[in-house]
Amino acid sequence: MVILLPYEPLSPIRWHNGQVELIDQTRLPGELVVIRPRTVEEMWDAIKRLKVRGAPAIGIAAAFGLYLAVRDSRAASRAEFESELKKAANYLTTSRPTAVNLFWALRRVEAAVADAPTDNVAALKEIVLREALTIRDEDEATCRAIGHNGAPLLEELEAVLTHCNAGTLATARYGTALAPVYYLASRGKLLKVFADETRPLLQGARLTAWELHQAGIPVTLITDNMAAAVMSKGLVQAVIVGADRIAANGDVANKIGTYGLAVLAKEHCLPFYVAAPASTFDLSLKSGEEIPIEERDAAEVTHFGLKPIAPAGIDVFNPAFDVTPNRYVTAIITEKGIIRPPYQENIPRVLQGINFNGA
Ligand SMILES: CSC[C@H]1O[C@H](OP(=O)(O)O)[C@H](O)[C@@H]1O
Repeated sequence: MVILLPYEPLSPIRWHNGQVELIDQTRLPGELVVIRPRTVEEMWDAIKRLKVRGAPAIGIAAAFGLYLAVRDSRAASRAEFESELKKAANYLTTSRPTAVNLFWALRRVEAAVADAPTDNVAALKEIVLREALTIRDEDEATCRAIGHNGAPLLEELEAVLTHCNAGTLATARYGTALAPVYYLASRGKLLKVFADETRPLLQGARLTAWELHQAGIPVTLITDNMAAAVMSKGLVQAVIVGADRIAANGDVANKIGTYGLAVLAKEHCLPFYVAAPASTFDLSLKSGEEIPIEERDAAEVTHFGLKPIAPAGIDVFNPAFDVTPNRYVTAIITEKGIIRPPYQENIPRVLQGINFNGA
């Protein structure tokens, strides 16, 4: 039975009975499987293989990964402990390069340890865990705020188009791009969502369609090449997506295919909204040209699971993200409010007081 809100969207990551629990998103939509990484290596693998995915969720997972790395540490001093922590952080940064939340979360945990008024290693271990839990809980509140702030932009609309999964599964809970959708639904306004399947890993088909259907929110699945037709037929009145890294000028890195959607939205005079927490902004980068774009295994493109859908040995280009220039972005919805152009000056104004360094 599909349950209408006030349905509490599920959380893909939690700390329970002394263990971190993840929904293994590679098993959805067919199976809801919970995994419990026990080592930093298992957490690295979970991030790399998108068992946990989505910029905020990746940051939260990395923070818990640091705790898994040091929980059994036998360090004899603060210096030795911090060295082990740094080694684990460096290792986790090699999992996926684009979502800046991962780097931000790691720096936050390291800073919490550096600022701790104790050299007791047992106490420092506890501080690592406490910071990971805080990062997770803060993200849930952040997503709620994004939902509240974004709702007025969508409440008069009938339907929106979204890409990939920037829903509850990509965060601690509620999502970013889908947070306003959940917010409106909990107040009786059921916005229709058209979800791009999002080749090659199908986060839209497997995850967005699944989580919205579970919540009783009307969702229509389309293939990526249907987006233009959906817009030209007036089936949607806006596009809303998440982000993995936003540069100081408002250029946005997000799942591959986002840039094309933004161009289509402009062509059809539709607003193109990006929803993201402050932890997704990287003001050290002047523009999106500097954002590292993850390239993934060719098999993700040439195969559906184990079934080949392309000739063996064919050349493949498989960037997991692209960059949407700021001129295509109507507004950026954050937990601190709506950011509109000119982004260079309005990002620091709206996000004033935020510590972007994670430290
Ligand atoms: C709320 S961030 C979601 C963001 O992350 C996704 O990428 P991936 O599934 O590879 O982790 C996609 O870019 C989403 O927009």
